[in-house]
Amino acid sequence: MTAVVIPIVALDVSDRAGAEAMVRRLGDSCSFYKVGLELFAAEGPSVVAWLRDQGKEVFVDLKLHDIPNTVRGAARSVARHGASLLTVHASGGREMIAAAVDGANDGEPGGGCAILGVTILTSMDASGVEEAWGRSSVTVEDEVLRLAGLVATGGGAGIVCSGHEAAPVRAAFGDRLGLLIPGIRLPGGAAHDQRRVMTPAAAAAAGARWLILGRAVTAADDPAAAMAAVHAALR
Ligand SMILES: O=C(O)c1cc(=O)[nH]c(=O)n1[C@@H]1O[C@H](COP(=O)(O)O)[C@@H](O)[C@H]1O
Repeated sequence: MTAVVIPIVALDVSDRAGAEAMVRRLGDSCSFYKVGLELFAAEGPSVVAWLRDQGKEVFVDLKLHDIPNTVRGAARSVARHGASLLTVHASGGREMIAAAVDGANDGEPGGGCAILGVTILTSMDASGVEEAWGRSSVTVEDEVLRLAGLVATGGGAGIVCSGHEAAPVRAAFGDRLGLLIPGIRLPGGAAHDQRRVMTPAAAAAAGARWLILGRAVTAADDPAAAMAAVHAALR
């Protein structure tokens, strides 16, 4: 039997009205939402407060990457807004990850904001990694494992990676790192701009703790029905 996997719907919309409409459509079928760069840049922390008022958990996906002092302060601020999860780029380094963890623990309420390190974006394949990072001699899996090691030693709670790297990361790190898997598609769904995609059931079997549901749910004709299909696949 697979462990409990938590689906998180990405509110990749341009304003609060769009976010509220999606939350209303999904009702009780979703209790955890992601506020990413687009919505946070448009509405700021008020949208996080609104989601908390609706009784929802919130993942603030800002993918921070700056000097440790700046990231510490940003993580502290995000934690104070009541986020449960926050991302930083693992490539910012161990010291930066540790600063994010430190800042998130200073926050109120509860200090309950976990730091996740983004490894290799699911929109990249091996040739994209080679072009951007200049590392032709390693595989995506090797890079993900190396960056996961930085997150673990920096005290992060988990990593973001594609479902394709989930099993090797689980084998190397066990329960030490929780795995958040984006690039999720229902069987037969369009990949869009993603390169490394997986179905909910396969990602769960590979060891995911959280799944990010973006367009597979939010762009569906019936988002609630798509969400029901996700829940069915995870049962
Ligand atoms: O950190 C993320 O959430 C993330 C990391 C990653 O490597 N790839 C990735 O797609 N995401 C996010 O996951 C969501 C994917 O959206 P869809 O492609 O519509 O499922 C977006 O909100 C992305 O920002």
